[in-house]
Amino acid sequence: MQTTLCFERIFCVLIAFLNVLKNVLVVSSVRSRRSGGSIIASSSDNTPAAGLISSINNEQIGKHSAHLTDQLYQYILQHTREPEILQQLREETAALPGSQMQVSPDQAQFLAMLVQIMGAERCIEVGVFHGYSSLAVALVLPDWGRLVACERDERCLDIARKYYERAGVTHKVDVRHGLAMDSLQYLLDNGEGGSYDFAFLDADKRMYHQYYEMLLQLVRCNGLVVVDNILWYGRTANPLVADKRTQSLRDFNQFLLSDERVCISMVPIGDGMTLCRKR
Ligand SMILES: C[S@@+](CC[C@H](N)C(=O)[O-])C[C@H]1O[C@@H](n2cnc3c(N)ncnc32)[C@H](O)[C@@H]1O
Repeated sequence: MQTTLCFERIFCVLIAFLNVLKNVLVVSSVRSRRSGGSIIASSSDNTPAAGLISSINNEQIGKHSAHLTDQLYQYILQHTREPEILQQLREETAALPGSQMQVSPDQAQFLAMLVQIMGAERCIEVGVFHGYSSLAVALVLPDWGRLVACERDERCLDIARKYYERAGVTHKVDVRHGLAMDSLQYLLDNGEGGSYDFAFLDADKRMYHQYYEMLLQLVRCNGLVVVDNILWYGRTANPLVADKRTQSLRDFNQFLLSDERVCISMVPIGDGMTLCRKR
């Protein structure tokens, strides 16, 4: 009897171990599906110098939704337009640390589409890195539009500024070097609450809730706050993962679900984005 119980316990421990191993492998396989591409053709578009991404062949693009196979994602990339200047920035960044942090070309195209649909003129980005997503937005803003770009790392901003310059959008981008909380507070203190159309949140994950509260004050009614990485490579949905960043994103997702101030839509693009439209 005791031997049977002992075997049962060993069996249960083994199953639990295998489950943990499976989940770890799922998370790491999603992360390791690095895909990239090269432009093979230019096409005219309402966005500048758009091109098509031909193949997945390198480590330039770090993210896609967990439910997509590599084949499906390659197909999406092959049907994504990426302005040439963004391609250049992506290629330069690919050789540098942190390249997986920037949004993928399909996400950038999606952000630019949202900005265009909204006719947005005043935008904010929290977390610029080398400027890939901010440039995608700045490119489609009208000439008199303004994007407040918040980033704490001056070296990242050097690269971002170089590409704003090359793309001829420097006059549209108001770079704020420093902690994003301070930059957002400055805008609020400056009486700019309710005056922005669009905000993109993509900085330190554990601060998302605080940034969100400030961005929600800064956008107008019917303005949009887009939050990146809400799937966190599948970790937020995995109850076995409980590190602080994951838990913080999970709590934030749960909070958004019942935040009556906004209408929400969780979109499985890239590493997952939640669209929050201010009521
Ligand atoms: C995920 S990356 C942004 C990627 C960028 N949105 C893109 O797609 O190209 C996050 C960036 O947020 C910046 N960041 C993190 N914490 C910050 C803070 N407290 N204030 C300002 N920037 C911060 C990091 O330095 C990093 O460059």
